[in-house]
Amino acid sequence: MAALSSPVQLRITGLSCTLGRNRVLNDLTLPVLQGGQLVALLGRNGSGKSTLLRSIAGLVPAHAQTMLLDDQSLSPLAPRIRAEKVRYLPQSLPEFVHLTVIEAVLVALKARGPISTAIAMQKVTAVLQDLDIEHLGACFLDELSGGQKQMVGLAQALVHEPTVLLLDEPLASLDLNYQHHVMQMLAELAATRGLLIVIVLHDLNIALRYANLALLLHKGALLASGEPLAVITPPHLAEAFLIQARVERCSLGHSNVFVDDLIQL
Ligand SMILES: Nc1ncnc2c1ncn2[C@@H]1O[C@H](COP(=O)(O)OP(=O)(O)OP(=O)(O)O)[C@@H](O)[C@H]1O
Repeated sequence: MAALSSPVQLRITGLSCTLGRNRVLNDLTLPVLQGGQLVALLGRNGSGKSTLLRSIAGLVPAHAQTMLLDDQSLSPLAPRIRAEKVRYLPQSLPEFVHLTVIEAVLVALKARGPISTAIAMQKVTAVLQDLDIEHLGACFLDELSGGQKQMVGLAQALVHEPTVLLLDEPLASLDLNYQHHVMQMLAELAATRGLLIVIVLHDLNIALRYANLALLLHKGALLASGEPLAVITPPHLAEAFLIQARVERCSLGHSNVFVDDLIQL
C-alpha cells in the first residue's frame, strides 16, 4: 500500500444512536479525524465507545448529520463497500473455525475480491511479519490462546488495507510485550501509510505514550478531545472516571497517570 498524497478525512457531526431504550450517543460531533492519526477513544465502561465505532462502521442503526470520508457519505454505501474502507475489529471475536492462521488471514483477504494466490500469500506473510506472529502461521486457530487469537483478528483486519481501522480494545488479552509491539506497529502504519486508526483503550498510559489524538467519551457525549496530554488531565479524569489522579513524567520523559483515590459522590 503506497503512502497517501493527501490524508483522508473523516467528518462526523450530529451523531446519535439509540439502542433499545438507551440513547447511547447523543448528538455527538467529533473533531475532523485524519489519515496518519492514531486516535485513542477513551471513556468508562458503557460510555458509548463501541457504539461509536460500530456507528462509523455501519453496524448499528445510527443517525448523523454528517458522516463523510473525504467527500463521500458513508451512510448510503453498501455494507461490503463500506467495510472495505472502514474496517471494524470487535471486542470479542467470533468463534474461529478449524483453520490455520495463514488460511484464516487468506480467507479474510479473499473475501475482498479475486486475487492471485501468489500475491495473496505475499500480503498474508507481510502482515504476519508486521505483527510478529509469523511463527503461528501453521497453528490452528482453535488451539491458540486468547491473545494470540486477538492478534490473528488484527491480521485479518489489516490485510484488507482499509482507509480507516476501528479497533475495539485490541490490547485487552495481550501481554505487555505484545501491547507495546502492537501499538508501535499501529503508530508506524498510521504514520507511513496514511491510515486513520481509532482504537479503544482503557490503559491511559498507553494512550499517552502512542496516540496523537484522544477522544474522551462520557455518557454518550464528547467530554474532551485533543492531544492526549490535554485530554487526560486530573479534572477530566475526575469527571469521566471518578478518580483523583495525577499525570506525571517519569525519568525517561513518558507521562503516566497515577491514581490516588476514588471520588465518592
Ligand atoms: N443492543 C443494545 N441494546 C440496548 N442498550 C445497549 C445495547 N448495546 C449497548 N447498549 C448500551 O449502550 C451503552 C454504551 O455501550 P457501549 O458498548 O457502546 O459502551 P463502551 O463504552 O464500549 O463500554 P465498554 O468499555 O464496557 O466496552 C451502555 O449503557 C449499554 O448498556
